[in-house]
Amino acid sequence: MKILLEIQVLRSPWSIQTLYRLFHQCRKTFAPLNLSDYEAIGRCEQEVPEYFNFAGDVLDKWSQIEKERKEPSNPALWWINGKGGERKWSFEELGFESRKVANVLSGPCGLQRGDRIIVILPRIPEWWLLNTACMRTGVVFIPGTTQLTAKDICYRLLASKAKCIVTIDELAPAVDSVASKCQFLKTKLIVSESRRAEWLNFSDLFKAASAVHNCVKTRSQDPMTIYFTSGTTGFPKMVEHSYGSFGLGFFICGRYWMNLTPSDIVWNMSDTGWIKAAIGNVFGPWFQGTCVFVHAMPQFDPKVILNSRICAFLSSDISNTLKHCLSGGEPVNPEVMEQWKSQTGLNIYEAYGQTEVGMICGNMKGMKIKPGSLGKAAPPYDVQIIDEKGSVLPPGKEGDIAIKIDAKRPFTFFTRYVDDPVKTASTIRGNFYITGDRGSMDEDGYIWFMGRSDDVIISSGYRIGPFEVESALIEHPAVVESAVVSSPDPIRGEVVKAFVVLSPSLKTQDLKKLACELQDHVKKVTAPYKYPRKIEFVEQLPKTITGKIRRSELRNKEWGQI
Ligand SMILES: Nc1ncnc2c1ncn2[C@@H]1O[C@H](COP(=O)(O)OP(=O)(O)OP(=O)(O)O)[C@@H](O)[C@H]1O
Repeated sequence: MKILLEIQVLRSPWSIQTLYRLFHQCRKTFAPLNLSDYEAIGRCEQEVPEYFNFAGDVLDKWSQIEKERKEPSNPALWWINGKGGERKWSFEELGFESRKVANVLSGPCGLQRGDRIIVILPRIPEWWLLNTACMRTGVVFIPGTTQLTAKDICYRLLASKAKCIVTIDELAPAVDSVASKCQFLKTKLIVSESRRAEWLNFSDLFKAASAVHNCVKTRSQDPMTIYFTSGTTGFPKMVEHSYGSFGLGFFICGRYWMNLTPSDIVWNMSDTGWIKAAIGNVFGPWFQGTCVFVHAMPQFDPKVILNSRICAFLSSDISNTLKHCLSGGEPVNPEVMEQWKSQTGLNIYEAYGQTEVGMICGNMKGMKIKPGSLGKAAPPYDVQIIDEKGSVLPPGKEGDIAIKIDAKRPFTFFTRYVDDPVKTASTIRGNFYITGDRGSMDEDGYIWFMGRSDDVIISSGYRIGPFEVESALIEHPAVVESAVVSSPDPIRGEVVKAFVVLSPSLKTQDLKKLACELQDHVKKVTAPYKYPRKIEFVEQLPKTITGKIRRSELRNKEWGQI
């Protein structure tokens, strides 16, 4: 079964008294940070400032607060490698080191404000230093996952016109194999103990660099970062975000969805290449002065997580350690939610969002959770369900999940799809931004996900969302996971087909009998017209490198469109 939990907030090891003292101290020290202003901006109740830079305006303020505090603070970054290696950075140390890296970028790497850099690094501290150094220099940060192949890297280098790439030993040969085709690439920087021909060495340059650097003054609309989407439905798109949309845009998320304070420790398990790393590893926690815990595990491994030093350090019992659990990016089936709750005693606070617009809706701390729903619209968004003409649909009606745009785009929106004005414009229908997902809203304002617009199945006139059928299937003990798509049918036009991964202990069963059993099971737990008329058992499902199921690939196969 796919583990959906991505971000956890862990209870601090400090005593209640210390937390209480810190809380009052922080209340006093919040003033210079203007947290209430940031909150008002985040809710679109106050104008976005003309100039904003997360490194200069937030990180450097926390560093100042740290200095003024008499008691030790939580570190800004706490990193372990799982092999006994451990390091902790205060906000001040982070500032010092990231200024050195800023000088590496603008010195030996020859990068100027507005230039683009691709950073393909695992969960190592250099990723955080480079991210911050880019803000300090105005260089546009483009992260990529270490699972990228030479072909993926080539696509990203060409599409982004990046002048510099940073990676590790394992990926350097892949970069070298495509570098000659990438005419914009000027500098290759390797994070490694050894030297490599034609590559600058990060540690050498870092040691030699000065720590004196003045953070550039950036306008809130200036481009700060480009994220490639997951590529679930086609080639990944280049989503450009600004200092305002990313830097300021995640305040509400960190405060109300992640429920963070300066005394918390957050552990975000998503890959450094995805927007969830920006939310959970940088902007969400650091806006609140929260410690980011990083375990450098190369791949998501639940056993490593449960045995991790942080769990052992804080408590031997995970259910006593965790305070708040979060998930986003893919739907959480009610069954998974129930199992998580029975093991940990905690709910999973799910959020729904996109690389383009960040968090669209979610379950904020304190809200009643309706398992299977995406929660309610997240400030500053007014989320509505609309029809094809752009009219708002009443509660319970299925339609397009959309965000209301009044006179101007919310500042939290992406600036554009780089080099694709047509695609950028295509996201707007009347007064709405179209997410490309289908769902409904109930009387209480909770939004229910049906599936991506392209994934909805229309069988004999019935509209069926894959999520509901998959949620029903996973309740059966034989099912580990499933993907539901449309399949051609001479009478009904299309029917529901489920690709099912079975639990290893049940693979030897009579599969025909099991298929009938699963069909009966779905008919019992959801409206019978949704049951999968076709079932195929498979060893695994096709997924993007973010772990999202590529239903489009299965659907195309069904319809002979490969
Ligand atoms: N909590 C959630 N429940 C269901 N689906 C979700 C949730 N969070 C995100 N998603 C899905 O992920 C999409 C956003 O993901 P992302 O920005 O990574 O790009 P992608 O749509 O997967 O990739 P591409 O646009 O390249 O096909 C949403 O539009 C939605 O379909």
